[in-house]
Amino acid sequence: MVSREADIAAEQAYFDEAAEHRDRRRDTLARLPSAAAHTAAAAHLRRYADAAGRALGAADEAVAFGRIDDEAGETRYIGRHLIRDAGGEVLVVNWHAPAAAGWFEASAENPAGVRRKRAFTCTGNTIDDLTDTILAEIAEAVDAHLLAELSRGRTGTMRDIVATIQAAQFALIRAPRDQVLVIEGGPGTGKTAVALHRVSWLLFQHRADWSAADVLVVGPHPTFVRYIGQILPALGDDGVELRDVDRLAPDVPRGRVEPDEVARIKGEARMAGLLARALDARIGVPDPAERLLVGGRFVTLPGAEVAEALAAARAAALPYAGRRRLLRDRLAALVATRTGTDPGRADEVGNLVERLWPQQTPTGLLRDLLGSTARLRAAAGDAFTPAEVAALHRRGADRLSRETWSAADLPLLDELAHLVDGPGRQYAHVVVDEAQDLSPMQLRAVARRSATGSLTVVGDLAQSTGRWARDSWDEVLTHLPAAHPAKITPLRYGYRVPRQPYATAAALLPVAAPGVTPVEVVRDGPADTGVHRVGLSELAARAVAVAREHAEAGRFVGIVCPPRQRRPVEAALASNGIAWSSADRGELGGSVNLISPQEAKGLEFDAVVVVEPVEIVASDERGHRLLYVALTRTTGHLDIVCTGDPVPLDAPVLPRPRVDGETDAPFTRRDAHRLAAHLAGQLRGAAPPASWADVLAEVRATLLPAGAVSPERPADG
Ligand SMILES: Nc1ncnc2c1ncn2[C@@H]1O[C@H](COP(=O)(O)OP(=O)(O)OP(=O)(O)O)[C@@H](O)[C@H]1O
Repeated sequence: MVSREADIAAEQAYFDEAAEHRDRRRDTLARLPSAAAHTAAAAHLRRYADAAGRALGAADEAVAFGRIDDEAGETRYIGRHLIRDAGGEVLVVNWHAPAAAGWFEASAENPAGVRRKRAFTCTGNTIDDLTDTILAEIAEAVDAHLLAELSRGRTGTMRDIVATIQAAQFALIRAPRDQVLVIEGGPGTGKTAVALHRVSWLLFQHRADWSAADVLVVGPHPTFVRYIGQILPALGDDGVELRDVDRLAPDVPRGRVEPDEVARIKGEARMAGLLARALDARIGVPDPAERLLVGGRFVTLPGAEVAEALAAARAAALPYAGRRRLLRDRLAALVATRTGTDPGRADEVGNLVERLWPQQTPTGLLRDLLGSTARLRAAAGDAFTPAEVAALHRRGADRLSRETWSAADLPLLDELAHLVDGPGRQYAHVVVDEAQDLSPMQLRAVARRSATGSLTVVGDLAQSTGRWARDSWDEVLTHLPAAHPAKITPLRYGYRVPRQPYATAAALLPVAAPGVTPVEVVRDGPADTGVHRVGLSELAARAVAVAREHAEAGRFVGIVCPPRQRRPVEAALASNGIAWSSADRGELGGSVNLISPQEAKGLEFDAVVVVEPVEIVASDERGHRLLYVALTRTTGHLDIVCTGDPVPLDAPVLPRPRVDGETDAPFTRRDAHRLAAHLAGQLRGAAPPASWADVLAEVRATLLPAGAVSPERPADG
């Protein structure tokens, strides 16, 4: 029997030989440009050599991650990149090639002709270890190599999963391009990883007609985009455009804060109609006769003829700016028939065009619209109530250059840019991650960037929170292109979160997302969920102490903190001299990271400390889902630091949304009961029982100063 050492030595010899051929190829490519006959050819060759060099992968990368031996005795090495010897013989098959499919597809139930899978663990191109899986002998779907990979420590950037892609994931990666593929699944099922590997796969399969620049990946926020940014370059696919959803909009000053109910209205699809009508309303009406001074002569254009030119421009299937050019051409032609010469760029024709069809910019138009109740009312038509129109109205800055824009304004500006100038940059394939949270107007912004309707949509309804929290994919798909059929495909196995923390999180599912099936966890974690109940005054200090312990053990730590606890936690970090990275500054990667529950979406850490779950639940209309997100960010340890319930299942107490002008919804006895339970929980956590009577007396005195009339009792309900 061959010893393990001998096996490794034999494989290492193969790895060394393949690496030599790779180096030789790299040298040849580096010399290529100098062989060119002239500068243009040299530039062309340099571009070719660069691209071919990238396709070889990094110089110190292992040549292969696996090997398959089939039933017929044939052996194939699988790597990230193709390697040939000097005679053109393939030494390592790249993972996208059909010859590599067996590596991903073979399973105990369906060996697909594969007898043995051999996985290599390497440092650079040196083999540290190998694991053999004889397909006929394994009973488990999860192999040892995958488990080893899952328990590796995390950093601030996501890693590729090429070597351990699972069969169900592979099926989605290689699914045909001409569809809207919805990849859904619980936290940590690999949705994001699969979507990104799918991009690499599609780029390889369609390399004849697609390049990396033909693909756009849209993520929820800048930290997430940075987090996933290394995967495609590591797979050899440089140049894919990655953007957070807000960066789809024109580059304008941001940061305006506005009431939630206003943002909600602005996100709705009916805003598209309002904007189109507002733009249309800028088109003027001609006078009965238009008298122009052209080339020193007065020319009179009958109003009817001008109106006809205007109607033709209106009817053209062009964006606003294109139709404006059409109107100008038509009016110039009318002048020419009277003067016998083309008026060229005559000012007076230009002035008439400007009066009838004024030039527009998205920012100028939106500022004028939101700043005028009359314009809003006219554009709103029957689609908005007077209260909604009033909510949309705002005073603009005194100058357009001083205007700042809210997050909900951004898709409106994008929509207007599209209406005025037509489709901007479009892509052959668009991936949109965390799609379950996007507003209809944001989804329209994504949709218009797809040239053909080929999309990969990634998300999880159980993690759908915020203003647009959804319970069905139809609510998302209705705003996306319908040129191709949509297919919703689930991923079942949870690779990130181990058994113990997932059990803690899954207790929320019946409340957070009834009907959603929990993921099937593939491994045990290193510890049970730690629950640390403390008084309010100790909350931040304890959270920081727990985080520090994990950091000292070499773990990459995330503290998920609701907004109200952020300042105390920052202060506690500072007073303990702990350096931390903050996701709200777009950073991630220190050993301790501070993030809000919303920013936590899509991210992961070796150890997660969740601060005050009750507040996380109370901070969102779907607060239980937000807490579910927070609790499922760990690949190992989970700690909850709280004053009350670590996993609150009660309905959250939320401020009720109200649009200006609308009367308050009745505050029922049940509302009173919920609020009282919430306040009692806070009090219990914050103060010793002996002081409760004093605190309550003070609350009463604050709310009902001496002489004030006691408010009415709550209505029954
Ligand atoms: N086949 C695999 N091999 C190795 N690691 C994997 C595999 N599939 C998923 N993972 C790992 O599991 C973790 C979760 O993956 P990913 O972030 O893609 O999940 P997700 O479904 O998008 O999660 P969320 O819904 O929380 O955003 C990552 O660390 C990823 O590398």
